[in-house]
Amino acid sequence: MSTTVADRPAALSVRGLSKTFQGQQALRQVALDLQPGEIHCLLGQNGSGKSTLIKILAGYHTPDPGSEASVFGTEVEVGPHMAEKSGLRFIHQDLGMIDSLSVADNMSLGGSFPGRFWLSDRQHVRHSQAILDSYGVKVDAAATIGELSLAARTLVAVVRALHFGPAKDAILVLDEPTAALAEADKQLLFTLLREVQARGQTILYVTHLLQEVFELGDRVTILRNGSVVATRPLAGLDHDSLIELILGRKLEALYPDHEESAGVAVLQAEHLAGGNVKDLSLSVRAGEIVGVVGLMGSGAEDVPHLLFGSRPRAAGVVRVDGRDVPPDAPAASIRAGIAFSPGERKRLAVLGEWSVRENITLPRLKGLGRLRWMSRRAEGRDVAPYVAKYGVHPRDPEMRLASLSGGNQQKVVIARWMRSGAHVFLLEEPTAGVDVGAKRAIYDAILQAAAGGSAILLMTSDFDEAASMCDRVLVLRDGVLGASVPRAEATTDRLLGESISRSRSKDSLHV
Ligand SMILES: Nc1ncnc2c1ncn2[C@@H]1O[C@H](COP(=O)(O)OP(=O)(O)OP(=O)(O)O)[C@@H](O)[C@H]1O
Repeated sequence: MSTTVADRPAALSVRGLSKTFQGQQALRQVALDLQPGEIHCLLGQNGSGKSTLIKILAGYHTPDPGSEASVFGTEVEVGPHMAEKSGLRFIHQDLGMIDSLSVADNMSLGGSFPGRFWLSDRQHVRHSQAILDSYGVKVDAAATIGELSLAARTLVAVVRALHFGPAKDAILVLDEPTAALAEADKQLLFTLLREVQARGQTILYVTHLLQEVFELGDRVTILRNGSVVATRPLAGLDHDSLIELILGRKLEALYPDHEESAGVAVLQAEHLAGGNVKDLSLSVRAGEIVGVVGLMGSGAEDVPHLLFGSRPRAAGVVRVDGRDVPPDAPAASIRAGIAFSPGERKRLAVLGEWSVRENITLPRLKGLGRLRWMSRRAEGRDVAPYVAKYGVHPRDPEMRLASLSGGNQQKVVIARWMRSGAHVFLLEEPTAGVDVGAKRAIYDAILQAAAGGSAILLMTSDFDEAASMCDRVLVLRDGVLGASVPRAEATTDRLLGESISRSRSKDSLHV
């Protein structure tokens, strides 16, 4: 453990924090202490209240009356101005950057550098560059944000957050910052966060990824159903005890055992090109789970979209059951039996204003109820087992989807496609933002679909997931197939090694 200073008052201390949404209690009497200079991880199942807590700290939600807070021993009011007064800085998942502006301009967006009232463009770039350099971030301050890799943008966002405003005792709050980062890029962020910590600043880090918690964290606070169940140093915890604290029960194994039982080729692609993919041929057999991994920019992220038709196909043929699937036509892909669960849940996968029930029944509307007329009751009956199986919380299928936590929305998307009757599944980051308990339910569902003869393509940036779940993992490098790693040889290290061997993508070299 690094710089935790026990005799200083907490950098931030909140007590008695509760929040009720329309009669539903999201937080109950929560207490959180952040010691100066520590990396404090906030963990909990989907819907346990992490985002609600962060949003209260940010002043976005008003808590129920009765809460108290202090910053380095001085009382502050929990409310819209608390973040500003306590030096809290937030890195949200969308990073809040403007793509068309330069790094330097983005760094000064929304505020000026402390002590600098006016700078010429050149000085401004030079000054921003000096700040980035001082953190060891090798990004060109004159470059346009849109040209940078996501990893580089994340690093800029961190440095920017710390350089806003005067507070020298800043507290950085990161909400699942690695959700869309490739494995190797995560290490760049961790190096920066350790640098931030070495400067004595405090970090609150929200994640579902336990490896990250052990790699980075000093202490952890765990929420369950809106209450704090433990705040502990990580030094005294192991993986299993942490899972038990999160779930309130033991989890036998995260990844289920499975036998390989692949049949005939169901999904085939030949000389596929589009996005970052230059030339890729692949085949997924009935009952097979094929992984697709690669660094950002390798093309891995384009594969499910090209197969489904949600990104333009520049060349190549896609076949399902031997029949051609036309390019750029998602509706035709669905008719051919393909289900696609995209990673960009908010933008592509969910209808926030619709109910859970409507979101699940969306792709298979016909044939429910007599005369193909859908009664709401019949639909509700049909959906209930899916809500239960994937542990969607709250259980009420009539809830508006947008009011569910992020991970619970993801469970709804998976439930939708598992129910849809498709026999080819393209799953992009299916467990991103999903807690350990629900992950296992999703893995079980994937195996069940495979055992039922479906062909499954699993694109993931979680190499451990790829190594544990797939019969074969395709590693993309620079738009082509770099390696095809059979299950028996697939380990996280091997997949990472294959991803970065020979060439790293130009973009990632930026940092
Ligand atoms: N605006 C809202 N209206 C109604 N209920 C809400 C709202 N925001 C959150 N909730 C409810 O509060 C509870 C806590 O949700 P929250 O988003 O804080 O969970 P979380 O721990 O961040 O989950 P995840 O890991 O899935 O992001 C959930 O039951 C959720 O449905």
